Amino acid sequence: MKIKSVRTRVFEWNGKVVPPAANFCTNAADLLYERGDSMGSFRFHGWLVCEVETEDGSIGLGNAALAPRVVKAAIDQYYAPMLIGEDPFDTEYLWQKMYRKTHAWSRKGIGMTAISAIDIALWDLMGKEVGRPVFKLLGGRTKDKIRCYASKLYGQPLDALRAEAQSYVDQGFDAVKMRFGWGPKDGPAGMRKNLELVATVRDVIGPDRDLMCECYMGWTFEYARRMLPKLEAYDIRWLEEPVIADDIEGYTELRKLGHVPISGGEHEFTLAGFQQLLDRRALDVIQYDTNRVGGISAARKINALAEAYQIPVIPHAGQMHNYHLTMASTASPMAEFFPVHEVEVGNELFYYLFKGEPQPDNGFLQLDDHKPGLGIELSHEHIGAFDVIE
Ligand SMILES: O=C(O)C(=O)C[C@@H](O)CO
Ligand SMILES: [Mg+2]
Repeated sequence: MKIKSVRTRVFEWNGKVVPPAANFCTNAADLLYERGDSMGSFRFHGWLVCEVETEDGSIGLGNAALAPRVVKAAIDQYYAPMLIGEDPFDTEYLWQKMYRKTHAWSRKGIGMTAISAIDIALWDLMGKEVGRPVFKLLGGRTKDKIRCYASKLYGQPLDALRAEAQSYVDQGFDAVKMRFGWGPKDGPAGMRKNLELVATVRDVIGPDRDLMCECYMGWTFEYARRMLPKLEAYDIRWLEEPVIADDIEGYTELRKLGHVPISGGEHEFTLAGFQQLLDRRALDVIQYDTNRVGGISAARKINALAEAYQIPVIPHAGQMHNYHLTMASTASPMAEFFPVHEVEVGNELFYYLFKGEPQPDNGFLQLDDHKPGLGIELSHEHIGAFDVIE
């Protein structure tokens, strides 16, 4: 069986968007002097879909959300020609071929995101060819069902935050993730407002549910060091990406302080990247995203490394490419879940674009033992709300 074609399309949302509230979520651009839209690098209103087709007409579906138009160009110009005529089951060879032939620019960022989308498509294709779900190709079921946490709770007026947190409790979630709204530029008053957000959510969910807090790289080392002791009282499961992804030493030092566990990795790439993070004892929780890190071929190696280091892997974002790895690894105790709602930052766009994603039941997700591949397909329900770039 040989690969006949690689098709890429970008689906850009042109439908209704809910504007984010003020102090919605800190992010890496907050430190800049310039005004303008500091949320610009934060939105995911476009998605890349990559379809790898074999001579027998089978199609594997991959996807990526980072810089989709640029990733599309990278696939079309560089990676697609490398795949034509190859056997899709040679995933390791093909991954290394894509990685090594573009090594000068593909180790991180755009290139690795493109490789990820293709690799996910290859695994979907393999599953479809043998009639088994991807998690069965990765070692099989390691849990009855996947515990998941509700991930939203962006900054907003406290009564609205309270109501949203309560809705997750009512739906049966026993873990939630919230976002901070203020950072270094906002001084002690901002610190107090951040703590009010945490206190509100903790008050609603009580002491027996996990609470995670997201900085999205919007803090500095110094700011995080001051915040950590103040957060200790709220028994936080982890503080996420307190500093930019390149500040590995910052992660290590914050972790050493021992106030609150530190998580990260959604902006890191490949096995080599995670080896550095783990060697430097930078993380308490690993959060790669399969559609950035190098696809399923890279993510499963990171799972093995994490197992050796005994560090849990709780991938960034829900979504099927991550769920299959979580199901197949004892290193993964839980998954993230983005509640479905109107399009806001775009985390929720996956649901508008694909169908087949499992919905949580009392805080748990289930994968079907009999659905081949990833178990998702393009949805036509909302297709009119997308501009499609071929
Ligand atoms: O869910 C996360 O971990 C993210 O980083 C999502 C992003 O939208 C920031 O909240
Ligand atoms: Mg995050």
